[in-house]
Amino acid sequence: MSTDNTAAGASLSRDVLAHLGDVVAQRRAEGDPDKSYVAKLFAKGLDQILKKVGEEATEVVIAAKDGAPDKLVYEVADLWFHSIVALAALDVRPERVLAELARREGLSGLEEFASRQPQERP
Ligand SMILES: N=c1c2ncn([C@@H]3O[C@H](COP(=O)(O)OP(=O)(O)OP(=O)(O)O)[C@@H](O)[C@H]3O)c2ncn1[C@@H]1O[C@H](COP(=O)(O)O)[C@@H](O)[C@H]1O
Repeated sequence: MSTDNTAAGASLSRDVLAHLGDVVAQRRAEGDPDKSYVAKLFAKGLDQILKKVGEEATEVVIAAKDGAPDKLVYEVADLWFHSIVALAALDVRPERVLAELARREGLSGLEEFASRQPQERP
């Protein structure tokens, strides 16, 4: 991919995420649970939102184990979407996750793990 395409892709990702973040925040603030899936999820509460995140994560695993790329993309989209709803429940914008990934760019996961204090390691 050229530098231009990479930049355009990054900008598209930011736009899509930011727009979805706006829509989810709007539904949380004033959505009608009878007309909006997101408002309905918020009306059910945090435990139900987190249950959906867990279910979608399981579906991602199943799609990958089945070797089904199209299904995997679909399920990852469901997981990302429900994760964005979980972030919103704690007043966190999805752009913060992008910023965290950007911060990690070029930082080897192995080096980062080695630099953590033992008590910070999972
Ligand atoms: N990206 C999504 C999105 N991805 C998945 N889903 C919904 O998430 C649900 C996935 O749950 P399941 O597959 O488990 O289906 P289900 O059995 O109906 O769900 P449950 O009854 O078990 O909760 C489905 O109802 C999907 O339609 C989404 N719903 C909404 N969005 C975005 O959120 C925006 C606002 O949506 P509304 O609040 O519905 O207007 C939309 O414009 C989209 O941009």
